[in-house]
Amino acid sequence: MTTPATTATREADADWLAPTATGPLDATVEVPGSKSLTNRYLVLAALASGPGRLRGALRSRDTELMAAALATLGTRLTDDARTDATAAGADPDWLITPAPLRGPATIDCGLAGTVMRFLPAVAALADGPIRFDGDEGARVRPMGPVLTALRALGVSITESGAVGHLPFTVTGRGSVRGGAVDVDASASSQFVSGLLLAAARFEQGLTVRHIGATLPSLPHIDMTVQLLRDAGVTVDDSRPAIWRVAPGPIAARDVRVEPDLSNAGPFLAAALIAGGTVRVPGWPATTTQPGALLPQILERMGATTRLDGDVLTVTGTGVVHGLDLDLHAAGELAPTLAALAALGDSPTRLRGIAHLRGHETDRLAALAIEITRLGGQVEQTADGLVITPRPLHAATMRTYHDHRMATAGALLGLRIPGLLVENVATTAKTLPDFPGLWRRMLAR
Ligand SMILES: O=C(O)C1=C[C@@H](OP(=O)(O)O)[C@@H](O)[C@H](O)C1
Ligand SMILES: C=C(OP(=O)(O)O)C(=O)O
Repeated sequence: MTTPATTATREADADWLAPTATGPLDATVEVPGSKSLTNRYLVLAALASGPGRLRGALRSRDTELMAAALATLGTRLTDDARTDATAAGADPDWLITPAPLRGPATIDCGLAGTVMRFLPAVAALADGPIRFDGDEGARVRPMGPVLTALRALGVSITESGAVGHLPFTVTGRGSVRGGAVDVDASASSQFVSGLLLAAARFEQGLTVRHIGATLPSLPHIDMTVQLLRDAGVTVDDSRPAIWRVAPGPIAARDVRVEPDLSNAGPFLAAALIAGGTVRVPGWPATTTQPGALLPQILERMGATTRLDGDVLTVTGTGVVHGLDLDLHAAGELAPTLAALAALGDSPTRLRGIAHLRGHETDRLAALAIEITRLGGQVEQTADGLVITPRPLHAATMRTYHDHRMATAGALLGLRIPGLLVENVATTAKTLPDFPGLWRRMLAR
């Protein structure tokens, strides 16, 4: 029998033995706050006209890196230890007090797309040089369109590594004139979001026009627009692929962060593989999170779903159906759905996700290589994957520092006894204590 102590050692130091499902699930999983919402709220709070409060924020590597970066630039961030949430065992509220942004400073982006793509425009508003760097894997994630757009707006940027990548230094002069700029966001919607988030603080505001062939993750751009409007900023998005942010103050706010619906994905998907029911409370009635697509996708894959008040219930039978799915709006769901598809009763085609080659790792290659190593059949296409279910066997699932590769491994392990997940701790990028949440979901 495994003691808690040996389990903890395994998670920290060695490959993690993914638990198999021994029967149908019956679990309620409290999913922590959304990474995308938390990091946008943090940026907007730092640029706001007064102190703000963030309730239910995600505390994970990506959001702690964002908070540390804003603190380095002069923003004051503290925990309110007196909140009711703390008394109930949840994280304390984050209190954010804006202050003039200043360098010199160094920002560690880790592997967080939101930090590396959202903060250069904020740094342009600061006074002094701000150096950006991150993990080795971050140095290959595309940054060029952000740097080109800021240079076109008159911001000084020095690159010290490969062109269009970390590391680089933004030297702000305390203000940005703004105006209009073209950006090719076909590799990441975050290029647009990063410009829009700071744009209200530019003297003339900003019009951003996307000029690439495809635009991934539009819900994440809608999320940026929605949060700006919620903070009193005027945004015109009435023309396709053009966003106009009017100059003006960003209101200080007291906000609650929705649960991370994409991170709910692996837990909900587990019900399809193991059979039984998984419930996620706090499911928003309306949201810009792309994870909102999960109920309809999981239904196509064989689940029944129900929303009672704010509790989403997903029930599966253990049989997973393949499907043909364009995921360009919700690419971050792809690793979860690919794991499900590998256990399906028919082939699956995922389309519209070429940009996943620039995520935490080249996710199309990583999924194809790792599922193939478990005995599956996966072909990469120009813009996605074709997954043909085959009998799978145990092996070590390599995760390439990608949190969603690790959670995909956990899903496959529900059916494959002996499957090991390399570096499960990488899930801390967006999900603190994923192994604990997973074990509790399986405990009957
Ligand atoms: O703006 C955001 O919070 C995000 C946008 C998306 O990025 P891409 O457009 O690069 O896929 C998404 O995949 C990422 O997880 C979070
Ligand atoms: C692509 C992702 O992250 P990032 O915000 O680092 O781009 C993700 O979480 O799936």
